[in-house]
Amino acid sequence: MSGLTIRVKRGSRGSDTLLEAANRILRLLGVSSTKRGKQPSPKSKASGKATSAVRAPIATAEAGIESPAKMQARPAAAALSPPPVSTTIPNKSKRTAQDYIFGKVIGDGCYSTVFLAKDIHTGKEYAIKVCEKRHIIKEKKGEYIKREKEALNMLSNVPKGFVRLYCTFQDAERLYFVLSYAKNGELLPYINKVGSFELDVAKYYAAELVLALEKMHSKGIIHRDLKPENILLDENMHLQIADFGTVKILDPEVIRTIPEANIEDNSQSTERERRRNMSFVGTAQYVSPELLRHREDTRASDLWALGCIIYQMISGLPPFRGPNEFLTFQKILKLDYEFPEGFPADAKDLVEKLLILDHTKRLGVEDKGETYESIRKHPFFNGIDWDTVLEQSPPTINPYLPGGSFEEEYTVPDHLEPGLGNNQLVRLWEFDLSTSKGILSISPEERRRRLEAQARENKYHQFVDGELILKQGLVDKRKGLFARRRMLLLTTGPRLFYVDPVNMVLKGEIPWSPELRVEAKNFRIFLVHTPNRTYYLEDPESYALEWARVIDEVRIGTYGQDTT
Ligand SMILES: Nc1ncnc2c1ncn2[C@@H]1O[C@H](COP(=O)(O)OP(=O)(O)OP(=O)(O)O)[C@@H](O)[C@H]1O
Repeated sequence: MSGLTIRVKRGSRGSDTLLEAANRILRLLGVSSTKRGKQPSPKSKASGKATSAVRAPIATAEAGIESPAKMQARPAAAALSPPPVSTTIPNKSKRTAQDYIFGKVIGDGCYSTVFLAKDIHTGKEYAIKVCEKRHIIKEKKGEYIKREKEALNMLSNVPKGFVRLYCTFQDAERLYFVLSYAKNGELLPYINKVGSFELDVAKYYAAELVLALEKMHSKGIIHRDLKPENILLDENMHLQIADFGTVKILDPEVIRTIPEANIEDNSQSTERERRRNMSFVGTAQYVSPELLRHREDTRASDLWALGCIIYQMISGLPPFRGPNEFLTFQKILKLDYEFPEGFPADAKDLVEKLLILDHTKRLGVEDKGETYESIRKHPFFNGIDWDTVLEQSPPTINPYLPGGSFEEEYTVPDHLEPGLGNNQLVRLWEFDLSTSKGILSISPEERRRRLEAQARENKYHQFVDGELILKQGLVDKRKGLFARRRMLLLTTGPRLFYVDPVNMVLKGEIPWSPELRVEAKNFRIFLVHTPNRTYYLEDPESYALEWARVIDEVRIGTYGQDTT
């Protein structure tokens, strides 16, 4: 049975509760029940049988539209075939799932699946967040959904900085949020891809984030779950904040004038509600100490998250990282974090002023107007024109390389002959790597002989799935500003393994594909570009050129000469 099917037992208490709760959600959302089409209500379908599966298809195949569940199983291209032409544009408030063609899944959350969808009347693309009512009821997330809708409505007239809610509707089983489609997805993969952002890039996105926070906070909205996964990028690479499921909405005056107070929501909450509100919100690595300690809702929690995100954009990793949530929380409460070498001074100063345990002392909290003047004026933002930043084209995302510009030229100094060195632990296993032919034309007997020798003599043989190692050497593998020493192993696969040489543990593999490219930046640094990530490697013995040459030869030997 599909996960999107509700089982309703006639006359059972459980089903009554389910239906009542579904109606509660309906009321919560303030969406009138649209009984368009032939969709049966759960009750009518359920009657007559002791147990019946009620399936409410959101649209019919005849109409050229399918349910999200079905579409999920199909390739996106097929799902997004040209929409049927319709001459009438229906009343926006009466929209149903049948007004959209559902395509690929573009995101998954705790209580929703987000689909790319096309409006069949206009051909415009949207992101439709689909929440299963049964799941929301079970997880008691009705209040979250209500607040998400409320916050998105409050922000719908803000032209930039947020995903925009166009409309909501529902059917028997699901709730639908029709949102603007942030074509370039989440910010996180961009940070992971390049390791860390060049300073101008980090500064630009931090400025866009500050502007968005100003808008949100001036309306009394505290996000409480800001993180690079909830910051999306539109088709022009401008930032859009998403996922308002954990927001707190307060009186805008209160939020501004008494930031240090333990602000209570002005709605009359019952004890049960209050206890439910006490449950942890947010994501471990970005949650503020006051939310952890006292569940205090202040805009300063979003400023704490801003500090964490700026730190992460520049260094590559969030400041508080533990092996589990509990230890991460401990680090947050003790303000236990440090800056890696190369973290620029102005950025460090700003992060230190945002990551302050006492939220009343955080930079920006004293600002009473609608703008965070003290943050805007911080030297980190020198050069940012706050009036035009949203109109500018965002800078291209390049990695931050401390101590040298990304475009730094390299030239071969006379005294340094790039090549092999014993002290670098480089061994080429007798291959002629001056031509790729040497690697590929090896006979089966020869391969066996060399593999046997490798198994006997090379302690890294255990990590390479029985493949022949072509080249190995110690490198510093960087993620942003954090470096770890690894033994890099290039095999005939071709594959690129990396091993922790101290604990002798295989740490991972750089995925090979025809798209893999290697680029030496200078004698020490070489980058391995893969579709999802650029691996930043530093050879302490300055044989980066050699690595680049060998990897490239293996690539050409395997996939052929680059014709692009
Ligand atoms: N408007 C949008 N455009 C593009 N992608 C989106 C959009 N909205 C959501 N997504 C994608 O779907 C994912 C899940 O969405 P969202 O965070 O709103 O769901 P959720 O159920 O509230 O998740 P969470 O578990 O974080 O609470 C996002 O992280 C993002 O990758």
